Amino acid sequence: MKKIVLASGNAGKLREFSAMFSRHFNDQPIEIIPQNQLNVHEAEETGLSFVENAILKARNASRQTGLPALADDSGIEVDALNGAPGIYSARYAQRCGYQGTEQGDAANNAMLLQALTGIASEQRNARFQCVLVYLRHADDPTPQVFQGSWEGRIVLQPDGNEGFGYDPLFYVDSEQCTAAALTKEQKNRISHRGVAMNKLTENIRF
Ligand SMILES: O=P(O)(O)OP(=O)(O)OP(=O)(O)OC[C@H]1O[C@@H](n2cnc3c(O)ncnc32)[C@H](O)[C@@H]1O
Ligand SMILES: [Mg+2]
Repeated sequence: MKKIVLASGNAGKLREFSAMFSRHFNDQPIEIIPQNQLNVHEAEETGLSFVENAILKARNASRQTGLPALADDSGIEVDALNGAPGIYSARYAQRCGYQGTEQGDAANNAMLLQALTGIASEQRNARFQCVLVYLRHADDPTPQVFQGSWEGRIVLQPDGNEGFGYDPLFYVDSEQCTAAALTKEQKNRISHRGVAMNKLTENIRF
């Protein structure tokens, strides 16, 4: 059985990957192991782009485990905010000095709604970005990179209970609901991560 470390500590991403791997690779002898099960210390995300951060995360996990590694760096870009939160999506509220009592995803979502106060619906275009990086080993000089993006717009009020992160704020025109109102299967079929994962499955033989 080939083992691959999944270099993410985000429970929402891990749930989506678990469903996507069982759909795409159920006939292949591979085992995907989340990095926290292998006691990997998380990498510092010091890059200035999604791809740099994904490489840092994959290399860190591969170095500490001796296994091939897959990492996901992702985030949301809002046009009216010149692309913010972008690569800082996970740390948005903290970086903006958000004063509310919420924590984690809830604080980030509240901060984003606050930043967009007074901006009309048609000026709230946004997209999720996902970059996946696969490294065969920690010093792999040819990281394989797969990217996906997903267009939408930021709603005025959060809606939906599925998904994670910014999903309750991300309205998808084609589905006429937020990403948090989709099932995991529906989201994976069309999301930034689903698109990147489809490219990976077409190009990688583990
Ligand atoms: O780095 P890892 O350990 O993978 O976990 P993380 O949560 O820190 O992940 P990132 O650094 O890639 O930051 C991604 C941010 O973008 C958000 N995000 C990414 N994909 C998303 C999705 O499909 N739906 C909602 N929010 C998403 C997520 O909530 C984070 O705030
Ligand atoms: Mg992170």
